[in-house]
Amino acid sequence: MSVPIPIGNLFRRGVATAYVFILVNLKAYPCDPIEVATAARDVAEESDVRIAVSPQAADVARVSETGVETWAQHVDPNGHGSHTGSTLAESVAEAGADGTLINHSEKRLKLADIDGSVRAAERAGLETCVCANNPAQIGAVAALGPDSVAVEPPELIGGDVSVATADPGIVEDAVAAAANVDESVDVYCGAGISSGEDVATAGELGATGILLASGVAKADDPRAALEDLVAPL
Ligand SMILES: O=C(CO)COP(=O)(O)O
Repeated sequence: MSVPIPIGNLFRRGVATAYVFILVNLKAYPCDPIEVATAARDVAEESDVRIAVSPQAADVARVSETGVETWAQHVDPNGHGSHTGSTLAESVAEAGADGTLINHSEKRLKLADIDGSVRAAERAGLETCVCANNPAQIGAVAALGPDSVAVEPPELIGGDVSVATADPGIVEDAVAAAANVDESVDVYCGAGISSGEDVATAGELGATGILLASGVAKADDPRAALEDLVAPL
């Protein structure tokens, strides 16, 4: 887990940007996961910004083979056993995943299942990021001890306006809510983020990472979109 230093402070200090994390969620969009993965790998190397790609579970292995940091979009709470149709944390880890989202707004879980999925991911050696709609939920899921949490207001997901611009208070309140429970939990934000300016604004509000999807997965040129995201860092 990284020490949360706002991106604005990093600008002022002129230090490396290794604390910033950009996680590109491909959802079930009809993009080429390998094109996005190779672009993300290259832009991460060139910029020294941590960038990961979260493809469909069936694409984890081939995305991981590109060398990009790879995250699953979800894992179920169960371990090995009679659980037909489940996404087993051990299997996505074996396929090459480094981490997993849990409780994305489009894959909501009950609190007990979020807890179970975090434990399953930990057993499999996966880094965890638990998503939540608002600061109150951020506090609740931070108490489950994930590596990170991400606040994503559902009404802004897939839109043109960044959460950091449309609702800066929700990011600041999420950072405070998580710190109130466990200061070691990183806080990311997402929804409507598509530019480097959006990333920098989110950092100034205290987020140490960004979740985004359509800004890259739906872009005509995913590499150019990623280069724009890291430009101010
Ligand atoms: O849900 C998101 C990332 O997990 C955000 O999606 P958009 O970047 O398309 O708003």
